Amino acid sequence: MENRDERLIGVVGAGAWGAALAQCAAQADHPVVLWGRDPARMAAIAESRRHPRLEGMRLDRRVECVADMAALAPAAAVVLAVPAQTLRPVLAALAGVLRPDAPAVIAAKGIERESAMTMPEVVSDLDPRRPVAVLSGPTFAGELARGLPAAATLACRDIALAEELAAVFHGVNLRLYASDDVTGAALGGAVKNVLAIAAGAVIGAGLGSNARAGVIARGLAEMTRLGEAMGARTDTLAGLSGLGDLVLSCTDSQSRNFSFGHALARGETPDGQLVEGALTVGPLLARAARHGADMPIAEAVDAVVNQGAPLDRVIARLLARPGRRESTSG
Ligand SMILES: NC(=O)c1ccc[n+]([C@@H]2O[C@H](COP(=O)([O-])OP(=O)(O)OC[C@H]3O[C@@H](n4cnc5c(N)ncnc54)[C@H](O)[C@@H]3O)[C@@H](O)[C@H]2O)c1
Ligand SMILES: O=P(O)(O)OC[C@H](O)CO
Repeated sequence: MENRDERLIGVVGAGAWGAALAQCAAQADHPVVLWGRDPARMAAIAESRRHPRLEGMRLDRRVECVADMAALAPAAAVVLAVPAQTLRPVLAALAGVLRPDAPAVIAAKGIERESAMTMPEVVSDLDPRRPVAVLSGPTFAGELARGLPAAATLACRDIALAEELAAVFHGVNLRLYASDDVTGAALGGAVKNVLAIAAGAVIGAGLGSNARAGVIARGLAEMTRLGEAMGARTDTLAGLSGLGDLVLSCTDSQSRNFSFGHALARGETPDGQLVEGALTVGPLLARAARHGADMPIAEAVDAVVNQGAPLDRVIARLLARPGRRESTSG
């Protein structure tokens, strides 16, 4: 961060995404403190310079692995890369530790279960004066960690700060686009996870590529309808953090949300990995109801995931919806 005294970046959450982003910042020549809650695991990563979920990545020597939150105190900016439902308690535990002026760069994708808040709303609810940014886009951590190219959005209401933060992670294989649409960037990542479950279910049930393309296009209409009601911009939702991530997650079995939907449709037991869409679909629908936004595909996901409705009946109900003109508003 060129305009600040220090270049130290804190990363909270040492899962696949936290470690991959720590690596990006280090490769852009920033010293990084990577915090994880498990001391033995952090010691093992520090010693081996390997991350169990990022095959082929040798962790940059500029990344310091810690299990003590106090090490995050001097960081000029802090990335929040824990699962969405744990963001509030983790940030609460950091109260009094972080510099008050250190921007929170949210890398988690979801809507909070209890409050139906987006991730930036959760941060502002807890810590109203902290600058908030969102880093989101079509980025599988494993690909990024292997040095493959990717592009994503870095959104902050203060566009100059968005540009400054984008430069922290911008490197040889990650290209970040600055935006001032925090709501749009946060919402796209949360909604795409729900829609990826639907796409996985469609493919798992053998319904074909036409049906999946329908889910992607009408899913984007749902995302846009809610986004507009919440003040997001349509160009954000049609960009990297919206459509870009939606396409990625609906078309590739590297997506845990897609794989979860696929397994459900085939009657298989999901593999137990983090599935943000399954946790977000309930609060997403609560939020949509508050804004008067119709989200039939998200409702179908909720019916299957949370209410045990049979997939074939849910799909039949979706297809039987009355005909309408093609637009995002209906
Ligand atoms: N993996 C990706 O490709 C990717 C890409 C973009 C965004 N994301 C988002 O990043 C977030 C994290 O995903 P991930 O892939 O790193 O998951 P992960 O399962 O690899 O890691 C999650 C980490 O969070 C830690 N954690 C869980 N609960 C915690 C708590 N209460 N306190 C502290 N730490 C806790 C776990 O120990 C684990 O290390 C998710 O919201 C996900 O949607 C992931
Ligand atoms: O594995 P998923 O479905 O959580 O997706 C990971 C990232 O969000 C893709 O951009």
